[in-house]
Amino acid sequence: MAQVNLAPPQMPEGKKRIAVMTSGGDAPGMSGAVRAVVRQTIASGCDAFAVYEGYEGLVQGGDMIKQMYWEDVRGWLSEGGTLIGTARCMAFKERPGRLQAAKNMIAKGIDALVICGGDGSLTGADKFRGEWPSLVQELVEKKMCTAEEVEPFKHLNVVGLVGSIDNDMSSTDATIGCYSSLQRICQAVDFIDATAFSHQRAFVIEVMGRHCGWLALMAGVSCGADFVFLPENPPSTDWEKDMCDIVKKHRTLGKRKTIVIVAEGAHDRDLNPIKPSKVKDLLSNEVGLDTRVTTLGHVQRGGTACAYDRMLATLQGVEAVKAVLEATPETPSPVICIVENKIVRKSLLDAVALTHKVADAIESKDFGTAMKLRDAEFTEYFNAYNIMTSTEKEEMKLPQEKRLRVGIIHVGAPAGGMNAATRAVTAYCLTRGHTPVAIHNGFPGLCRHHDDKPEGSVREISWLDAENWGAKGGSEIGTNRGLPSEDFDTTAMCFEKYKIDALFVVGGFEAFTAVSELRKARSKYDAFKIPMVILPATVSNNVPGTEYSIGSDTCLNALIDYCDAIKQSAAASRRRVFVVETQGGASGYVATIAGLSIGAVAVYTPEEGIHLNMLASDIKHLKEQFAQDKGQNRSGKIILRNEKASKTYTTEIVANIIREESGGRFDSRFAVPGHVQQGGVPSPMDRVRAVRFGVKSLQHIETFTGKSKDEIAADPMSAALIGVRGAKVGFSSMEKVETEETDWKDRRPKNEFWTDLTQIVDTLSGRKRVKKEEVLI
Ligand SMILES: Nc1ncnc2c1ncn2[C@@H]1O[C@H](COP(=O)(O)OP(=O)(O)OP(=O)(O)O)[C@@H](O)[C@H]1O
Ligand SMILES: O=P(O)(O)OC[C@H]1O[C@](O)(CO)[C@@H](O)[C@@H]1O
Ligand SMILES: [Mg+2]
Repeated sequence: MAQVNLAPPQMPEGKKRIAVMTSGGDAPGMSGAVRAVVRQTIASGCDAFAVYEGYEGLVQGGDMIKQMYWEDVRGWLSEGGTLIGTARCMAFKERPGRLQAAKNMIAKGIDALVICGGDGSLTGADKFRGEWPSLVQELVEKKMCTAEEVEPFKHLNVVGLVGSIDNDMSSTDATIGCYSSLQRICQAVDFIDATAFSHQRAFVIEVMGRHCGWLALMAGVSCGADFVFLPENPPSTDWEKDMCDIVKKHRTLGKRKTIVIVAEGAHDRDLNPIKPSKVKDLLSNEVGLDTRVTTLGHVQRGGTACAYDRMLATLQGVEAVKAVLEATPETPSPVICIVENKIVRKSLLDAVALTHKVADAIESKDFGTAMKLRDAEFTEYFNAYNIMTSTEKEEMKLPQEKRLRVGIIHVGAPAGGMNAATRAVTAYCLTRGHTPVAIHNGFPGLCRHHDDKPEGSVREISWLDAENWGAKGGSEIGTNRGLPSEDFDTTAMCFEKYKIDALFVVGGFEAFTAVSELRKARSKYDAFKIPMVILPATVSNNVPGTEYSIGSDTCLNALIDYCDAIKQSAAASRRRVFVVETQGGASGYVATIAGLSIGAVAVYTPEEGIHLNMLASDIKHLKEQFAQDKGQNRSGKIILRNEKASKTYTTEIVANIIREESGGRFDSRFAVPGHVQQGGVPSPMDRVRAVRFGVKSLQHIETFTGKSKDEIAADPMSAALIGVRGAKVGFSSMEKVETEETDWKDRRPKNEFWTDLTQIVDTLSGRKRVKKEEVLI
């Protein structure tokens, strides 16, 4: 998903010896990061090492620092926790421990260290780096090393990878592991939801995160919690009454269950801890609810990494090695971050300092600063969450003349997060005094069934209708691929008849086409001179103007679960290759990112196509790999083939060719997950982004209130698309995207941001890419 700098690694001088370690609480994705660092290091011609058991291993040295080979990390992407171990090491916090660590590193000839850990680990790394020259000097002074021995190690090359479930490091939007943990939490809360609903109970759920409220807030947003307690922004001084009022209001609106999420580090504005037991007592005694407390605990750290964490770990691991190879003695130590969709290097020193400032701000009760110092995304989510739980607060409503009837329509195939977006927009509309109007079953539903009795396809949505849609897959209001051009006249008539003042469209390439058609038809139909926003939602992630469509993350998760199961089968059968067919239309995005996330041998995309030389080369590569591991290796092999990668070389044919050409040395099967890729329950990432983008879309629509139809039509931003581009989330004018950025024939963006990532899949699987012209057979 993310962009990464792909310049080939430079080997400045000699062969580097790069060590990787994991530290602090384990986090899903850490093993994937180790795999990426080890393989990228070896692929760059350097030696890779792993430091076992975090800083403990560095302090103890000896066998705790081991050289790693290509095969050692096979299959690690699909493993939870960290396979090289982690620890919280007291000795490293003291200078003598760090001195010993420096000696051990020098003894092993390690000249660069990649540390994957949380704020504590990276604080330690930063301290170690800062002290390095004096540590080296002390080693010589104390005769622990000779001057000659330390000579090549004058500069310590440290790179940080942020791995922690807490997402508590400033400068990066996401830490490796936080979305997996969020997935565990949301799954648990969804389960609790069912029992809470059944008994009409309240549940107080405590989630991890130490002094950071990211997990609590995101769980609140994606699970539609009634109240959340965060350390960065404690509730008002009168929070007991506020919380009870909100819960009562939601009950009055008809809600049968109550979910309150408490971050483990939550406190009030005087820093007195807010404990779940206290919240429970309030809900029981003041609101009269049958209330239970659930502390999720370490289950939040368990399990395999979600797709996003695998991708993040892989891309960041690769980038870390590049940073090592490009570093000069003057280069400040970097930490590898992600900002929206872009992998970036930032200063480790600054990131650590900024992170400590958050803690300081909280400690000095300067909560405004604490919120500001978390990334921009955090505040946006917090605001979106607040708006959605403020229904019926008079002060939040717009004046009568600014209130709109907002049509909400789903177009195209279902995608995870469509319902979450609709729920968010409904709640937003109701808070602001707008009327959310669902247009059921897309444009054909509108034209054919608007007048049905007793209920037509145009229906106002109540808060309660949408309240539990957040966690639902598919499309509650129904989606359809039909376009407005099938019946412009009736579409325009309906917009007028049902007084649609603005349109919020959720869907993929068809939705994009639909908005394009409506925009172009404005010259003929006044009814279409209304603000329209499309929120891209498709498993294929092929909508121009954005690098991310909601639903694509759900799809990737469904696909990696499927591939993990297939891989297990392939591994158990030994010597077997599976060719798995992915969806994605004419875009190879899904295949490529899934390939990165499962460690595919190869990925076949429509952008590149399939040719005989490619197959021959890949079969040769497979033969070599199987010959090397002599059938001992338990990791299965997968090739991902996008459904439109080639008309001739179908998935089954590719599998058959591999089997035929293997000379009996290995076997091959094919598998087609098909619509399983639309996923069941939407992923938390799709859910939270649906909320954030949905709320932003409505705020964009509101900027047009008071404008005449012609003024609206004349403004290119009145038909807009919300999307992610590199490090930014924002709106693009449809006109511009349609005309400049769209490959209409292949229904994808002209420039796809991810195409270079196929190189990383190849590098990490050891595959050689051959050109069509390169004749092998
Ligand atoms: N100020 C420091 N100086 C030196 N080393 C430190 C410092 N802070 C932490 N460390 C080292 O990093 C280790 C891990 O730190 P910590 O327990 O805070 O976890 P973390 O990296 O923040 O991860 P998480 O919070 O996700 O568990 C510590 O046990 C210690 O060895
Ligand atoms: O696993 P331990 O050492 O009990 O630590 C628990 C802490 O670690 C984390 O899971 C990760 O930092 C925190 O959310 C939690 O406070
Ligand atoms: Mg920490």
